[in-house]
Amino acid sequence: MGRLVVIEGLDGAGKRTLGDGLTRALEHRGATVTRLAFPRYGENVHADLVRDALHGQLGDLAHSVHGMAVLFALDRRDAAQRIRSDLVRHDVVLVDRYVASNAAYGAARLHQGARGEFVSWLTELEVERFGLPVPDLQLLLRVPPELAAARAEHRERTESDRQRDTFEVDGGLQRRCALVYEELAATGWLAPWIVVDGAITADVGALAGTVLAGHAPAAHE
Ligand SMILES: Nc1ncnc2c1ncn2[C@@H]1O[C@H](COP(=O)(O)OP(=O)(O)OP(=O)(O)O)[C@@H](O)[C@H]1O
Ligand SMILES: Cc1cn([C@H]2C[C@H](O)[C@@H](COP(=O)(O)O)O2)c(=O)[nH]c1=O
Repeated sequence: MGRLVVIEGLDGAGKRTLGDGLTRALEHRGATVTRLAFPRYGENVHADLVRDALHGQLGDLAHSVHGMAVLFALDRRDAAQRIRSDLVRHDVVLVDRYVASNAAYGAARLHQGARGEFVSWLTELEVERFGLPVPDLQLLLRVPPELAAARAEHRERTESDRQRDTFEVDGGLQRRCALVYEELAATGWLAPWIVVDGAITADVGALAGTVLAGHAPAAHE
């Protein structure tokens, strides 16, 4: 059975870039890796509704924290069976954003912490009600919000079709979200976490070793 490994962090933190490097390092060690990124824009109707809402095209829907969280969760629910099959066929299923993104952004939007009502509600929805596979490991790519924002702005300027959405341009939300992520990792919410310093180039070789070792690390390493 493969390992479900999740990369989490702020918008522009460098999750996709870390995912690319980690995939190469895992494959270099002989592991088979398959990747998935949420929301699955262009692949799932709920994800496409999320994109429309985040770009102001669905009226007041984006104002509803719980409504948005349900759309993100439904996209994942539709992918649950595929993830289970992928886990049978691959050593590592590497996912860019998963349930913790919903927890961190929703709680931050409501000015709550990781132990607040929203995170409990979300855990009940996605894990207990929707039965999503629980990750084996969650990697928090820690980047100061200002650096993540600068990277997201740079990407907006250099890549077409990468206009920042309403969450990405909200600096206060990103700062609160960074704090909730820290709490989720420190409390080992849902599964073990490793905090990766995203301000420097990550040692993906060492990280690949940890991912494949299969032991549950301490909440912070
Ligand atoms: N370690 C790094 N050092 C410098 N620049 C980086 C680093 N990692 C990523 N970047 C750059 O920052 C920008 C954002 O990176 P990336 O797309 O990987 O972030 P992301 O976390 O996946 O973003 P999002 O969640 O918004 O899709 C890109 O232009 C990328 O080249
Ligand atoms: C999967 C997921 C994402 N979010 C947030 C995080 C981002 O600000 C946006 C869109 O994601 P992208 O990586 O910029 O494409 O949505 C969330 O709140 N809940 C989720 O489950």
